[in-house]
Amino acid sequence: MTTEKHDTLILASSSPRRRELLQALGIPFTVMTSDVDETTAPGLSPAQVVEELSLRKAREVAARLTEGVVLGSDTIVVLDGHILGKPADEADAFRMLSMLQGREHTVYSGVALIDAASGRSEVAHSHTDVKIRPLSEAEIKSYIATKEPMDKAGSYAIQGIGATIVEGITGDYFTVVGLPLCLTSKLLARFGMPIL
Ligand SMILES: Cc1cn([C@H]2C[C@H](O)[C@@H](COP(=O)(O)OP(=O)(O)OP(=O)(O)O)O2)c(=O)[nH]c1=O
Repeated sequence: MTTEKHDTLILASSSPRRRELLQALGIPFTVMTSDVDETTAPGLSPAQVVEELSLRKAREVAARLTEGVVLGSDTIVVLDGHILGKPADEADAFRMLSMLQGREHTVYSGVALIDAASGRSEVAHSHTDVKIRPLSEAEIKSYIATKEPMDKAGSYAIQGIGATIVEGITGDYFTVVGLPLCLTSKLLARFGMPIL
């Protein structure tokens, strides 16, 4: 009888979206929440920001483990070079949606994997352009009243009611929702966990 050793995958995230997306790949994993400071040094590019924060989240969880592969991820919305994270409150959500309406912006998502035993890490990112249709003040307020925007980067959720304000995207849909699945599968394969 041969014994196979299976690596354990750990998702370092409190995001229910990331959990659902990773479940779609059909591989077993456990969830451990990371609690990191999400401020970054000024002057970093959006790609550098999501890669650094993805690594930070994965590292924080990996430091508590002796084995397993830890996955961290981060998503930001970028408009005119300005980074929009999750809204602080409803006024902040209103400010963000007023900026985004009628325009195209770019969503960046990073993915980092760390092997807790060896410390080996890899990080990458992807980005997708999203066009939001013009919105009246009343429509923005009505959307905020649904509460959906409150824990989402840029204050909208393309996978929810926010689908009704997205005119179109160029790039990977899953990058917008919060976990680029194609990119994630490529990284997992490099850590001995191929999906296909
Ligand atoms: C733009 C957009 C973002 N989002 C979400 C994905 C992320 O959960 C969130 C961005 O915040 P993040 O800081 O990337 O993630 P999080 O705080 O929710 O979870 P954790 O750090 O524990 O992994 O915005 C959507 O769900 N739909 C969208 O259309």
